Amino acid sequence: MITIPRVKICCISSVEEARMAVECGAAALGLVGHMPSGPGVISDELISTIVKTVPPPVATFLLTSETDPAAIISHYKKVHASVIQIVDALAERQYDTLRRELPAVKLVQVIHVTDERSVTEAIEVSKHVDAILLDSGNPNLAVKELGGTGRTHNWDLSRTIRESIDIPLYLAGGLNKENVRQAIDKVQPFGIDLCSGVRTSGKLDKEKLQAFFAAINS
Ligand SMILES: O=C(O)c1ccccc1N[C@@H]1O[C@H](COP(=O)(O)O)[C@@H](O)[C@H]1O
Repeated sequence: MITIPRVKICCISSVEEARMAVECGAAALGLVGHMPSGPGVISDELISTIVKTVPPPVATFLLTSETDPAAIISHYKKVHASVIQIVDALAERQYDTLRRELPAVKLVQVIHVTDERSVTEAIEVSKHVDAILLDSGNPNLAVKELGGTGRTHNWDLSRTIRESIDIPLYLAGGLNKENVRQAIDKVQPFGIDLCSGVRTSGKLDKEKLQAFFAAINS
């Protein structure tokens, strides 16, 4: 039997969007800090304001593009979300520093799934964090793509990663009401995460949100 995954709605850009996502069934909200590219970026001030309005037990994920532990800690201290989602590779895999300085904060590392090397990377990184999130960015571009691409990736590799690690796995990248059922059947993730698939002209769309939750629960 396949368990229905938790849903994280990302790119939340206002208190109203946060409320709408929670009312529709989101277990977690994504709040996108400064990024080199992507549609969901908001200010740290607004992230902090939104975080304060989110009721327990809904998780608030701060998406950070910082790669140095001190910069990640400094970013976190401006917003106090419940989870840090690191969307680029952490410098020298210094997770111990983050654990020591922020012992109560959960860490989620994004792996951008490109080829077999992503499997090796995910297995190694999974020893240090609380969850892995698979996305479809390209950190090797001159202007890095670190998420929010609206593209899917190779779900066979995602399935292999899910079977190879012992911690929860979130699947992201181009999910929408048309493909989410297939994605769940294929990867069987702990959680799913999306941004563009529930938006119209950049705004969270209640009808798309409801249709998305209906597709998951069908
Ligand atoms: O949305 C952004 O602006 C963004 C920028 C940089 C890193 C991550 C970003 N968003 C995350 O990307 C995934 C996938 O988005 P999509 O569903 O493919 O549009 C999304 O869940 C956010 O976590």
